[in-house]
Parts: sequence; structure tokens; C-alpha cells
Amino acid sequence: MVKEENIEIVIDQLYKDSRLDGLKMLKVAPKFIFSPMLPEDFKDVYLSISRKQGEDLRKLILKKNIKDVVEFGTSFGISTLFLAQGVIETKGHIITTELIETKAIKALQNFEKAGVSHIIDLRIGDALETLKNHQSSIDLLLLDGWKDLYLPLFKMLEPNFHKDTVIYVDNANMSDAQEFLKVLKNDTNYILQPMYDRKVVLVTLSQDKV
Ligand SMILES: C[S@@+](CC[C@H](N)C(=O)[O-])C[C@H]1O[C@@H](n2cnc3c(N)ncnc32)[C@H](O)[C@@H]1O
Repeated sequence: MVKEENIEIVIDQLYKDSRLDGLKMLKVAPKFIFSPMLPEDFKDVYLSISRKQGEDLRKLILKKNIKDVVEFGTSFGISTLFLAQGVIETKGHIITTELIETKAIKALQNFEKAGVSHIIDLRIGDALETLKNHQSSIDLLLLDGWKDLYLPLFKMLEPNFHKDTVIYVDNANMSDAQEFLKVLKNDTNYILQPMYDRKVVLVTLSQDKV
């Protein structure tokens, strides 16, 4: 049986460890004057969602009885653990994917410590490959990886959406997410709802179109 307190302990520990994120980012920042930010530049950085976002995601899962979750961008697993808190109660399941192997291995250890490995399928590699040919329907898609992949991933997984699917777009206020959001804004099939001062956009399907 999953012990809620074990998940909380692991989440607390990970947030403590992530306090050094700011410092680590400062160290690599000069590099980005000349070259684009790559996932491997952030191999030691959590880049996680906030605790408030995590707690609200859990509530969203319960409110909408979400069972099938797909996450792009596991990092060390903070967001996945919040998702797990929700789907434990709805008896659901999470597929999450991470490009950087060392991060994924740490995330797997964190899921083990929290006692939630049995409900999480972590796929190591490029999300466009690891989520290819996805067969089952998706209740919640969490986009929290590199922004240039948001649109191709969204298009690839769109056939798996249903009328109540929720797409949670994190870091929606970043410049490289704007092209993706523009496409969705112009698509009458979707409704966009900004949250947390536009850091997040929640996308749902227009009910008159489904
Ligand atoms: C913002 S972080 C995710 C944070 C995590 N969701 C959390 O809240 O704890 C984004 C992650 O996406 C990963 N990533 C970037 N490009 C990817 C790709 N093509 N496929 C899978 N993961 C990728 C990065 O390595 C990074 O760890």
C-alpha cells in the first residue's frame, strides 16, 4: 500500500535539493549568449514546477477523475510525484519521459523511495520517440520539457485526446512557447485558460466541437 507520507518526504527532500537551482543556472548562463540552451546544460538542475502548481495538479486530477496521464519532461520527478498523489486516488497511471539518462535514473530512485514506481512508466529518451505510436486515450497531458517540442508532441498525441482531455502547458510565458500557443489560439477546437500569471496555460477542448 502506498503511504502518502513517504511521497511527501521525498517531495520535501527534492525541493530542498532544488534550492541550488538558481546558482547552477547562473553558472551556465554565460554560455547561452552564444549558443542555445540544451537539455544537457541542465543535467543537474531541477527546473521543477512550484509546490502550489503540484498541489493544484493533484486537485485537478481528483476533480476530473483523471486516470491516464502523460508527462513530457520528468527531470528528477517532482511534478511526477504530485501527479502520482492524484492518480493513486483515481487508480490511474502515469507515463513520463526524460531525455537525460542520469536525471531519469535519479527520478526512478525517487519513485522507488516514495513507493509509487508501480504506477509510473518512465521512458528514457527523446519524447518524440518514447511517446510515438501512443495507443491509449490521454486524460491529462503535462507539457514541461523543451518548448520547441510542444507543437510536434501535441500534434502527435492529438489523436489520443477525448472531449475531457486537459493539456497543461507549463512555462507558457517563455518566448519559445509563443508559436505553439498561437497555433492553439487560432484553432477553434481548443479553449485556452492562462493561470499563475500566465506561467501556465490550461487547454481544454471546445465542447461544441466534440
Ligand atoms: C522543466 S524540466 C521538467 C521539470 C519537471 N516536470 C518537474 O516539475 O519536476 C524539463 C525537462 O525536460 C527534459 N527534456 C528536454 N527535451 C526533452 C526531450 N526531447 N525528450 C524528453 N525530455 C526532454 C529536460 O532534460 C528537463 O529535465
